[in-house]
Amino acid sequence: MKLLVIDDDPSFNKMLTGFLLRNNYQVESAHSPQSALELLKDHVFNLVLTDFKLPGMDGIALMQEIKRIYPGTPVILITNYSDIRTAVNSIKLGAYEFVNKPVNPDELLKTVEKALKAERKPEEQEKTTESPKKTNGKQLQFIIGQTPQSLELWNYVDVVAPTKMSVLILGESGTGKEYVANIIHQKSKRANKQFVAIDCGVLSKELAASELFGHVKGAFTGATQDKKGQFEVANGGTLFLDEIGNLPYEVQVQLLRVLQERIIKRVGSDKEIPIDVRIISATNESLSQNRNSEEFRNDLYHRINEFELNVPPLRNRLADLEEYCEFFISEACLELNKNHKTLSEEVLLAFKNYDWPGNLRELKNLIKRAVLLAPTDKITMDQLPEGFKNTENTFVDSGNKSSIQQNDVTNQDLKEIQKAQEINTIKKVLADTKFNKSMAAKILNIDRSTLYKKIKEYGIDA
Ligand SMILES: Nc1ncnc2c1ncn2[C@@H]1O[C@H](COP(=O)(O)OP(=O)(O)OP(=O)(O)O)[C@@H](O)[C@H]1O
Repeated sequence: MKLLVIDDDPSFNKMLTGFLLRNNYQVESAHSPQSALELLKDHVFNLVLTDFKLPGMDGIALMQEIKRIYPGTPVILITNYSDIRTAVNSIKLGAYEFVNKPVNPDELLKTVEKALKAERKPEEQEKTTESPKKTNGKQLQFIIGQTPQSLELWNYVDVVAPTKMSVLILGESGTGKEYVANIIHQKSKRANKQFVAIDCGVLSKELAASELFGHVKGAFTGATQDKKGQFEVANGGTLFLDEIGNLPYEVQVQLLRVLQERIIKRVGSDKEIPIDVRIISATNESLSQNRNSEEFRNDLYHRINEFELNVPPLRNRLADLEEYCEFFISEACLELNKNHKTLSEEVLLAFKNYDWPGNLRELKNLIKRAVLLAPTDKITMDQLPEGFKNTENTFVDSGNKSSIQQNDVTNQDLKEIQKAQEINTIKKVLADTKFNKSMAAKILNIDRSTLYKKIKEYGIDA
């Protein structure tokens, strides 16, 4: 079996190559993407192991290039813990597996053996040299979906990704806004630089400047050493500002200045540091409503919103539901080391009749729990939380639903129906949990403060 190891760190490369040689594999090594691609021109490998951070081209781009030439050759990515998000996405983009540095030799060996079993034999492989196929077909279908809303979204992502434009992503909680931001980064020319995500909701006005722009030793009590801010960490790459609507007003002013001048100064320092960062922001509330008020600055709104993307809620793209289920089941089975499972008809129906206030995150969590609990390869109603079991009270039944669709109700009507469902669900779960709010919040997959807010808003007797 012939393996290719790609890593620009000479000592790690030597160590890994030596280890695999000692385990009776034939191994070639390359220290850059270019030398790897040269080797791949003349040799067929059964497996490629590549570092994620390489000079000139990142491991994912290299993997995609290898997959283009040898679609059947498994590629294992070797990553640092800090790249874990990207690594998880690499699986979605075609990597066989990723392993973290420091590498555990036993685990690595097992992964190599498994990957080699999964490999299509080199003689069965056709070396393809034509340009890469568009990925709007099967390969990425699990993350793209097929409803017009989803197709439009990913089409816009493709269009805006290679530009420098700042993007504002709108969508309910859990719809996949961060995921979209990450893909925009991956599809941009900045892909080999950092993607840094910041939750603006947790930035206090006291600490925000230091978190974003860094500080120097002694700048304030507790600043015991120099610290880089997230703008510097993301320099050359992408900064994702999640929940931007929660950014304190004072910080909005500072952010605007940085975006205009493209220069930062660490807190306590006068040194100007030039910055080239692409900003992607997200919010689950309408910023434009507040644009003329004190809450969100109009000028900042225009800076961060050169291109607006709307991620639709799951309930508005139910035709994508099965695809997401499949994907989340595979992900959970892999993570929990379980055999592949399928959903029973009844579960699928209950899913289709639910309105998913927590969107993809709620679906993903629910599926992971069900995969963990399922004693067989079929996920049944028994593995769903209590709130799902009484479909009569909680969800629109399917007969009802189709008549609703036939009558072509207005958005307003749908909103009323959704609200009524939500009230019913909350009441039912509260009753089932004997009004234990923590447990009810857990079952509903929302946090306690959201549950209290909803109880108050809907005047539920609790
Ligand atoms: N297109 C997709 N394909 C597969 N999984 C996805 C997709 N979009 C989102 N997910 C998964 O759904 C979950 C929620 O996504 P994400 O965190 O991006 O949502 P969000 O809108 O940013 O949430 P919040 O508003 O709470 O910040 C994540 O676990 C993510 O991996």
